[in-house]
Amino acid sequence: MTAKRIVDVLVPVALDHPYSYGVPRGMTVETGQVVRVPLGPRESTGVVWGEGEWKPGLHNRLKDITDIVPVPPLTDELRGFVDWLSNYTLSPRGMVLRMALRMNEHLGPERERVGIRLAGPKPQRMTPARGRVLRLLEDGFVRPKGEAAREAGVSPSVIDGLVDDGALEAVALKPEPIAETPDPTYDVPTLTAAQEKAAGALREAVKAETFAVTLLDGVTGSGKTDVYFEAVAQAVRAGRQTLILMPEIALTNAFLDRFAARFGVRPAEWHSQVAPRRRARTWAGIASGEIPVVVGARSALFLPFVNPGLIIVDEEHDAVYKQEDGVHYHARDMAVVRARIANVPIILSSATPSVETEVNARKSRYTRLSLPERFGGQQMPHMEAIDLKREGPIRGRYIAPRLAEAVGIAIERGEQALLFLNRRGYAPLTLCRGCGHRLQCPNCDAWLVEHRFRRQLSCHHCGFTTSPPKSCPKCNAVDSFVAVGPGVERLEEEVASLFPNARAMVLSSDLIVGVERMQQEFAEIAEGRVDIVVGTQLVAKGHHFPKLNLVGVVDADMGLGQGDPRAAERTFQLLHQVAGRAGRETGQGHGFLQTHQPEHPVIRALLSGDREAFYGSEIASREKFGYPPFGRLASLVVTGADKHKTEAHAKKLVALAPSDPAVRILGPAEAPLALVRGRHRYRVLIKSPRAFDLSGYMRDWIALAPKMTGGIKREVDIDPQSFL
Ligand SMILES: Nc1ncnc2c1ncn2[C@@H]1O[C@H](COP(=O)(O)OP(=O)(O)OP(=O)(O)O)[C@@H](O)[C@H]1O
Ligand SMILES: [Zn+2]
Repeated sequence: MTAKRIVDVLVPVALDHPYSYGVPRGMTVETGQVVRVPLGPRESTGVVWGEGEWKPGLHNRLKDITDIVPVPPLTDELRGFVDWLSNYTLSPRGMVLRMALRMNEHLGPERERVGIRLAGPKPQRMTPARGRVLRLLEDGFVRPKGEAAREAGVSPSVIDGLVDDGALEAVALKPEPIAETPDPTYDVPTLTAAQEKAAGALREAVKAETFAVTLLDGVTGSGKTDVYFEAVAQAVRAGRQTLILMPEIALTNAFLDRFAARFGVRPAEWHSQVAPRRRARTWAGIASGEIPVVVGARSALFLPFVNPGLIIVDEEHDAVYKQEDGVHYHARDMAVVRARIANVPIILSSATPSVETEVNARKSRYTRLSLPERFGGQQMPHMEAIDLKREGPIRGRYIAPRLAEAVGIAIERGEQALLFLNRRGYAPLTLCRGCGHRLQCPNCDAWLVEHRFRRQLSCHHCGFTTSPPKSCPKCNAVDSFVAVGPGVERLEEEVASLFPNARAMVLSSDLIVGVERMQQEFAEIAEGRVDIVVGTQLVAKGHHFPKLNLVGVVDADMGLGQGDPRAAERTFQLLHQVAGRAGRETGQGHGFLQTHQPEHPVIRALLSGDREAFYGSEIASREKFGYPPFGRLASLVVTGADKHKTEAHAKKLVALAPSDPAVRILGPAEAPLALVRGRHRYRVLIKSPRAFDLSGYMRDWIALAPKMTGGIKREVDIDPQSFL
């Protein structure tokens, strides 16, 4: 009797190593096969990661694979990517695999859809509702039952009644396809000469079918999307799959429409808001190669493409691409890694590239394609500073007279204005007029933010909420609280008093229930049904609002100078993007920056539109201090409920660090956010030269680390983006 075949199966739990399982006789599995296996008391989905080895004693414990999940096996390329990412980020391999198996348990036969059509004679009993249904179906076409009910304005039971009476007949409908094949010739735009040049280079990159990174570097409103669509068209023609990563799912709806206008059909979507069953079908459709183009959030990076041909990262500089919990990874960087493993071209698109990408382009590691002008000859917005030290608003107000005047002129002309403030809620701080007591989160080192609209005070770090107290908990004074500083809700109040006749809309993620509502609000702005938009960064990115010509940044200093090595870059990118919403279609755009420090290099670069000045000085300072991309960074955060034990653990950890002259260890130090959700936080920052295996070093270190007792936790973050 031949020995039973043993395979290694990786399961999506916090483990690095696969488990051995037996293959029941008569079952054939290949590497990459998705299978069901017993795991402790449960059953789990897993993936065959390789051939297993028989070890003495194993057969006693060896369990068999229960079943094969009927989807195509994961390719070597995807498994290689999972291995690489786990190794680089020091995340358990099983947890990385979990991101590639996000179809979960929802694979299975399609739910049947019922269609109806006209069948027999009119029923004996007629009602107005029945009449509406029959008139709707007079054309003889089949319609999905739910849709017909909605269109006729009747309940589904009316339709059931008509089927029972023989006036209609029910037919089984095929499931709606997740995505049809885009037609590259559907509506080909006439590109400008500069656009055509860039598009041509991208087409060639796709035709070459090898790994290459291109930076599509175009000013806001230059038509980067139309240009990279030409690369998508080429991939579609070649029968290969395209992945488009976007930072914000709120943006995707407008994007999907735009895609449909170019290619005749919408692409598949992938993000957390897609319903489970649809996600499963999308996953399967990508694994089988039926789905040619998918647009998604960072999690789409782990989809099982069989025939990948192109990856695009839109707004590649966006900080949202960094995942900060669970597996810490940067989706843009990892997209480049996946493109390399898959040997396909990748396009990074931005008007304000990340410093890393900019350096790679300057060093010719990436090819740069420039679109220096806006489409349609539109000028870049004219930028002005409002020096809050000299011409600020009166106390308790936040819109300076000159900005208010500009807003007034804009709406008189029938144009729109956007007031940007990256702060949710009404006021960031509430204090007692009597004793100066500040309302603080009980779990975090943070003030409670007043949300007047919801009548709540809430903590933006842990989600703690409470209703506003009647009296001060410290001095018992009644009605003594004052709101300090502005949030978007307070700004809207000021807008309403300054412009009582204008139609204002405040857009902030916490005020919007659901993506659909948000998309509706964006559409209303685009259609010009709003005069003044007050918004957080939700409105800063990627939108095209034809009537918006004025952008006022209420607090341009907000992100600057908090000792965060990325503060300058982030502020530059965000404010440049916000200002880039102005003057995109007709007229001249204007941007106003309210600031206390008009001489700050970031503010100066924004005012003069001198991007090179910004990159020049930022790159020089990164080089000088050995910050990325000239050096590597990792961070270790130790958290625990007891402050002293947490600190002691962090100190012990640092004492155990392997000594290496290439590595500098800074800390432990109390984190800027010293307490979150009742846990004290200590930070260690690790710096190394660029040509150094910092992941390997961290792995060796962690192997020596003391046991985590007493609820202590530690997190390793390679290439950290946040230093709070
Ligand atoms: N060749 C073209 N023909 C017709 N319309 C175009 C063309 N190129 C760009 N446009 C239009 O110009 C507008 C701006 O283009 P797009 O949104 O792609 O700019 P962008 O470079 O992505 O800007 P941002 O970085 O600000 O998001 C869009 O409405 C787009 O449809
Ligand atoms: Zn809190």
